[in-house]
Amino acid sequence: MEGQVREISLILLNCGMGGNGDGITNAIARLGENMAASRCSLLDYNDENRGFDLFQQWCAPGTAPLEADFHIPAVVVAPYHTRLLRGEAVIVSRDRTDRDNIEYSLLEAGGAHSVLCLPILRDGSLEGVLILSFPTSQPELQWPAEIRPLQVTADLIGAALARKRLAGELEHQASHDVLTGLNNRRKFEELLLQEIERTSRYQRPFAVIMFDIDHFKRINDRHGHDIGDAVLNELATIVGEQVRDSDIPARWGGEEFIVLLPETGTEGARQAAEGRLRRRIAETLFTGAGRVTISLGVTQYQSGDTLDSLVKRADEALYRAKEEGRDRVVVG
Ligand SMILES: Nc1nc2c(ncn2[C@@H]2O[C@H](COP(=O)(O)OP(=O)(O)OP(=O)(O)O)[C@@H](O)[C@H]2O)c(=O)[nH]1
Repeated sequence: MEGQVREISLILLNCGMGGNGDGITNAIARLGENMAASRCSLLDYNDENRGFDLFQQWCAPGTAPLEADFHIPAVVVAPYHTRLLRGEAVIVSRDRTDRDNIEYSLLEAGGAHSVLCLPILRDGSLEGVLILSFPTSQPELQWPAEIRPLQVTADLIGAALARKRLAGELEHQASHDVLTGLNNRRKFEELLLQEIERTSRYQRPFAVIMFDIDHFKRINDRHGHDIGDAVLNELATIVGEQVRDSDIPARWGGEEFIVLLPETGTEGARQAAEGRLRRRIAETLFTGAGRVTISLGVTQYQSGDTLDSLVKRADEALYRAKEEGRDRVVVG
């Protein structure tokens, strides 16, 4: 058991400060194998749906994995909540748990005969549970000789999970615009470069739409900066809803936005710009600002384009849309 703690510590330390998913997956696998479990699953508390969502799992050969959206409502764990909060491990077994008991679903969901639940605590609250499932009745583990190292292992996995979550939040902050939640320019450029590389290799078309709110300065001047911000935010939401899941919208800067449309040629992009963006925005009554229009420049990737040449062509088309009277789409 002591050896197991050392081994899993090393796996998690070697996976770096980001606590990447592979380190956690390996640690869970090793724990499951060492304990001769059929499954070892790590569940993460989700405040929004008041329960624990599956984060990672390891299954022994022949054991079917849990569905990716596997979820345990908090109420199922409620009978053990106090004990788990004290840092105690809990065993639920078919031998001792009545079908009427709510926690029986813990066994049913995992198709297990018994499960050992280890709490993952952070700042005094239950952040997650590590569940080892066994196909047979499990002899009582000896406290503290056997449970204690298991709990240390769960703590180590919990710390890696917290690091991973923090790294994810930092990555999100670095790549998204705070006001609109869209990709920021830095992230968009990274994705655009990837798309250029993919297109050069596979000769697949893609297009970009660059657009800008018309007379946005007037909106700020008339209604104030807060309403200006609200317009940007509402517009970003519409854009996010209107484009395809595979399209990538971003805030290019100020009141300028850009959308990357993979697998789309000029005509498809022009139609999307006209129907999904220009017309849809023109029909919207924005809170506090009323009607708002946008001007759009559309262009398709051409062989030999660089990021700069492509964006420049979209920007020039947008400029022409402004010159020609705004509230329109121009193809460049
Ligand atoms: N509220 C708000 N305003 C912003 C933000 N970023 C840029 N702006 C404003 O957007 C305005 C852009 O003005 P201009 O570049 O003159 O363009 P415009 O008024 O939209 O005119 P046209 O583009 O020619 O139709 C400026 O007043 C900026 O201060 C932001 O994050 N929030």
